[in-house]
Amino acid sequence: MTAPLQGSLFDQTDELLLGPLDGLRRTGLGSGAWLDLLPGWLRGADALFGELAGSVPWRAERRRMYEREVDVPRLLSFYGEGDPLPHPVLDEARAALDAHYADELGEPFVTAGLCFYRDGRDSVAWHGDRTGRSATQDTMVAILSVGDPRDLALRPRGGGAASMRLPLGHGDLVVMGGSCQRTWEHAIPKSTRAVGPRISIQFRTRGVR
Ligand SMILES: O=C(O)CCC(=O)C(=O)O
Ligand SMILES: [Fe+2]
Repeated sequence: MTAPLQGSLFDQTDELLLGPLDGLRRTGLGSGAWLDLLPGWLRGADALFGELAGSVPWRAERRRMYEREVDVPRLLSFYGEGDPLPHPVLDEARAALDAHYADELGEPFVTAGLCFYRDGRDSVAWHGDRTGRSATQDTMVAILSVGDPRDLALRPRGGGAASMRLPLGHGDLVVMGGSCQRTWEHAIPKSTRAVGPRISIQFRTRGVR
C-alpha cells in the first residue's frame, strides 16, 4: 500500500540528518520507569517516510478476540536480529542509540518493529512490551516516529496516578526505559481528528517484543 504524503509537508530539509543524542531529556515516571525524549532527532524524514511506506512488506494482522477474528488496526513488519533494515538511516539510528546507551543498557538494540498507522482509526491498545526479559528485568525500547503526529499514551500498570499523553511528531525519538514495560502500559489511541499516516520504528533488545 502507499500513503498519500506530500514531500516537505513536515520538513523543510531534504537531507536526512540524525542530530546528536546529547539533547535527550529524561523524565522519571516513578517505580524505576523513565522516558527519554528528543523531539526532531531525524530531520529531512519525508523521503524516509515515502520509502518505508512503499517498500516495506507491510502485513495486516488478525487476532482472536471474544471468539472472533478481528483485524489488528495497523500494519506491521518485523526485522529480526541480523535482518537487513529497510533503509540505511535506520542502521545509523540504531548504531547511534547503541553508542549512547551501551553502558546503561549493557546490550545492543537488535530488532526493529515497524508499525504503519494509516489514519486516526489505526491504533494500538494498552499493553507493555512484556515478551522476553522485559517481563522481569529493566530494558529499553527506542521509538523513532515519522509522519503525522500521534499521541503515545502512558499509564501505570494496574491503575494509580493519572495517565499521560506524549505527542510524537515527525522525526521525534522517545525511549521507554527502566521498568517501563512492566510497571507502565502504553498505547497509541485512536484519534477523531483528521490525521494522516504515521510510521513508528521500535528498536528492541534480544528477545523483547
Ligand atoms: O507506534 C508506536 O510508537 C508504539 C508501538 C508499540 O507500542 C508496539 O508496537 O509495541
Ligand atoms: Fe509497545
